[in-house]
Amino acid sequence: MATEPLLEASGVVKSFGAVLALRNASLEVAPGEVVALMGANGAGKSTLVKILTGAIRPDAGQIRIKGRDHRVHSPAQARQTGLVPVYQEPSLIPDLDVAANLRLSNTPVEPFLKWVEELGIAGLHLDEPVLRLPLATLRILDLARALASEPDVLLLDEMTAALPTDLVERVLKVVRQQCELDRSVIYISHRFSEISSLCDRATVLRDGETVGTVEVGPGSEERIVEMMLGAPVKSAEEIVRATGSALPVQTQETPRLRVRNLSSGTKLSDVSFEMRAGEVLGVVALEGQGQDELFEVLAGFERPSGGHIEIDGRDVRFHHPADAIAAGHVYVPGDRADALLMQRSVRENIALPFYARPFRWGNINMGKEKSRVGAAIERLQIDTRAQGEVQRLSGGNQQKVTIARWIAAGVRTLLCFDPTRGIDIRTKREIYPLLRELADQGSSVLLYTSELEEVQLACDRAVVIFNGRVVDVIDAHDADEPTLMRAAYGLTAGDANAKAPTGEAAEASPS
Ligand SMILES: Nc1ncnc2c1ncn2[C@@H]1O[C@H](COP(=O)(O)OP(=O)(O)OP(=O)(O)O)[C@@H](O)[C@H]1O
Repeated sequence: MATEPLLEASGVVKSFGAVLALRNASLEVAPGEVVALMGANGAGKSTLVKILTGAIRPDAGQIRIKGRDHRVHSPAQARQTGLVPVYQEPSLIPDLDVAANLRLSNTPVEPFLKWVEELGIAGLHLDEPVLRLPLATLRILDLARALASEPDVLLLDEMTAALPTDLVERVLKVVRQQCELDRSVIYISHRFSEISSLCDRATVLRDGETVGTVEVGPGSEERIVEMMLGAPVKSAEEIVRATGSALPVQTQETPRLRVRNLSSGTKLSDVSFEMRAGEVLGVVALEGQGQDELFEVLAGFERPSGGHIEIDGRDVRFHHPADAIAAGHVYVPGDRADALLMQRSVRENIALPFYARPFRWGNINMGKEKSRVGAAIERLQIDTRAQGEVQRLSGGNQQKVTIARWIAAGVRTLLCFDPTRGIDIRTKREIYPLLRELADQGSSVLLYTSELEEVQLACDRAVVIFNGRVVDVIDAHDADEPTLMRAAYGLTAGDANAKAPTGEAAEASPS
């Protein structure tokens, strides 16, 4: 780093009771630089960001801003000194509308709206209650709010984890623009493609300690992973080999799930597809193409406005999520806050389905429950140091709990909405074979993923949705990222202009 750092942290220590979250963390960022902050789930990244932006106090350590020692007492004070975060979880108050949230945080409305538009969200109404907005929109609003205050150092904690590809591109563009203005960005993500396209350097935390900083460039990914984990992870090729390719098509077999002409409001029209027992079926879509509505209908949260759902050849109607669960459909929602009992322990959260089904299972077999829960914790390498309350776990570890629950309980049909959000590379590469294993044992898995590479790593086929309709069904071995992207924009090979995209996707569509 040639120029003087804009922000420097060194020797930062933080404990939460018995948990030593940071033992010796350091970080530097210069003007105009994007520095990645990397580390496995629970390494201490969010804790460091919260300390730098005054949300929590460190036990020890120095913070220097523009060469001068600083004690950051509060988020308001951090903001005044130009340090503005977007935390890992949405921070707007759900019970208020957007306008009230802006007033509360003294955010200027005009610049906020300009950023919202620039970041690809069209038609936002300021009187919209926040709790009605999808997770991806909430993340964009958090970023727009941060940008409206023109920060010197923007700290983005897993900003893109809930975003589909088109919105990620918008975020990356805006981050690059910040750097052109000589502002700095600290960028946390588990997506290496973003790190290599955006970041100048990567500082790596391991078990609460900064173990080094790497110039980002060809070959740096392996170095970063080794520094993060102390060992290499399975390569994508190994995963594809282990998970195998598409299942043979067995047309006589009654599908586990058949969706016929399903519609929901204006967002989902006439969607039809089939999923067999033993299949992992991907769902690919850009932001707002109807994928949220599809999962809500299949999980019993919304009633469809038209069409049919068949399970094992029988028409079903869900009036309530409990009906879907009774029919064997379990849901891992995109927003983990919707799935977890935040004040209960890791074990209680994972064991939940055992208690929900006692009438079917007779007395709860405590021994069996304990050993299944233990095996799921082990399998997903859940950090249990703060296991007494799930809210004290790191974001990635919370996400693992939402999956572990169904690994422990067993499922017939698993509806997963972006289940690897915020999960580190090692565990992600454990989760793909695990989904395959569930399928091999006879379950079906419907997997919406915002990370297109996951289709080839985890799925047999992928259904592509555009403008609320299924526009393609692609076998996994043909589903490379360019093919999926074209289909997701409503284009088919050799047909670049045939289907004119409309709405938000049209704005984001490549020319
Ligand atoms: N309020 C808290 N009480 C107890 N432990 C906590 C609290 N906040 C964080 N921790 C613990 O501190 C450690 C570091 O957590 P942190 O959220 O900083 O990790 P992270 O690197 O951001 O992980 P991820 O990639 O999963 O988001 C974890 O073991 C976590 O359980």
